[in-house]
Amino acid sequence: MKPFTALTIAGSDSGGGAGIQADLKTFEEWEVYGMSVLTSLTAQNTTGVQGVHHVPAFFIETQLTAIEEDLPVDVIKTGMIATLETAKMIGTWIARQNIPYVCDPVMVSASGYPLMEEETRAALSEYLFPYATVITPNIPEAETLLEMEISTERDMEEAAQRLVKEFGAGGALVKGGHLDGEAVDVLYDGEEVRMYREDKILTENTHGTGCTYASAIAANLAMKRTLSGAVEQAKPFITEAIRYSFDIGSGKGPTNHWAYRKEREQ
Ligand SMILES: Nc1ncnc2c1ncn2[C@@H]1O[C@H](COP(=O)(O)OP(=O)(O)O)[C@@H](O)[C@H]1O
Ligand SMILES: Cc1ncc(COP(=O)(O)O)c(N)n1
Repeated sequence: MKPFTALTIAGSDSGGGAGIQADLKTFEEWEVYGMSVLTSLTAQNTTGVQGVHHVPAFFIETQLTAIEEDLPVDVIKTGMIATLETAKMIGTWIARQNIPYVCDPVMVSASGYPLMEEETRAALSEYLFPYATVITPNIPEAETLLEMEISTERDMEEAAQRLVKEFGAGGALVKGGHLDGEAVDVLYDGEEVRMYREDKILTENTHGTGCTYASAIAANLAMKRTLSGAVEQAKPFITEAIRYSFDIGSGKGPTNHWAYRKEREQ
């Protein structure tokens, strides 16, 4: 049997809620075979990030080559990419692959710790976005990328369109978890604007939501769904993962990757 496969290129979260750990757990839930290339190690738990150790660019490349020489990859997802050198090298590698690519432009952890160097932010549009099927910024990330304020759904719509038109990404999904009211995300796929709307769940346990959501979209692209079809599948997945999130640790607890499957099995 040959499974669908997904490769995440991201940082490790020792606490298991975000980063590579969230990505692999999510791929598993969608029955997509997961592979991982580590960009940085973080010493992290639900209260915050205690330290970061970057993997040297040459060794990230060694990991990518190991995969490229042996294993089939149906989709790529990137998360934490801290340094300019790494962003450039990864972008060059992704450009050669010619497969669907989900770029989550992780800048700052939910606890406020910077996960990307300042100079890397400005380079994302040059080195990574042009190869992305979709980029998935949250509101503060979209505001930084576009230097605009986003406070309404209309602003999100404008931001999604600008991200595609100005940065050359195939699509942009602006995530509205940071706005008051419902949990609304806006997708522009280069042709149409679509809204994905769910109730906002009252919880502090949202550690790793962005990583989990982007990985669920990637898994569905691996299964050959369209971009809008993939987001349609991933949105209820992330909502249930937040609804049944784990109340562990004394900070922001992690999302529950198996909640959506359990719900469907009933
Ligand atoms: N409390 C919540 N209840 C329901 N959905 C949420 C909640 N917080 C975030 N989401 C959803 O989770 C996903 C991740 O969103 P967001 O929090 O904006 O990104 P990030 O985790 O990257 O900061 C989006 O689909 C968003 O709408
Ligand atoms: C290694 C790593 N990658 C990504 C995130 C972002 O996740 P969150 O926004 O939930 O803090 C994180 N905290 N750590």
